[in-house]
Amino acid sequence: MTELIVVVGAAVLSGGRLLAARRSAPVELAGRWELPGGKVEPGESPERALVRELREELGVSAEVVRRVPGEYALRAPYVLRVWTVRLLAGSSEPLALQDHDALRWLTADEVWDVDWLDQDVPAVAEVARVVWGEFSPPPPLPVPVTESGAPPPNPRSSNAGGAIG
Ligand SMILES: Nc1nc2c([nH]c(=O)n2[C@H]2C[C@H](O)[C@@H](COP(=O)(O)OP(=O)(O)OP(=O)(O)O)O2)c(=O)[nH]1
Repeated sequence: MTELIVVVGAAVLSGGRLLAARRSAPVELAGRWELPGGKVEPGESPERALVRELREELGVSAEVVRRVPGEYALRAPYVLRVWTVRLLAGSSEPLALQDHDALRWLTADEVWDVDWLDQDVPAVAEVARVVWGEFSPPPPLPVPVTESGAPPPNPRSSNAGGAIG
């Protein structure tokens, strides 16, 4: 049996808003939004991995607050575990330095305005529940159009405007 590899995801919170990051690579993930983070290295704790990844990817100094319940299956052998995180006093503002080409701070009302990676949707729903104290399900996916064969527009694709980095 293959060992699971933990990918740590950060629900970075500031002023009641959640930071979303748009991936720039690899090509199959580029343009979709995720929680910043990455793979835990051998011998590293998940919390240290989170702080390291946030420094590398966003240039921020951060501290882990608490684990968000759940473990979310990614492409095998990876699983995503999520923690809430806050920026330390004196930290730089996040910048899309590595792996991302845009960042957005999302309010509770805006959380489904970005096109999250499919596998992140349940994790983000849990973050929304934990952070904003409400169940905030994503909008339903459209029924596929069969007549013309044209793919329907994705209601979660609304990346225009408000992006930083
Ligand atoms: N960081 C992060 N990765 C995610 C999320 N959802 C998701 O499917 N992934 C995938 C993308 C990648 O295949 C894998 C994490 O890889 P990564 O490229 O972010 O990790 P890393 O920074 O350690 O990268 P590397 O050293 O292997 O280049 O998990 C998410 O919300 N955050």
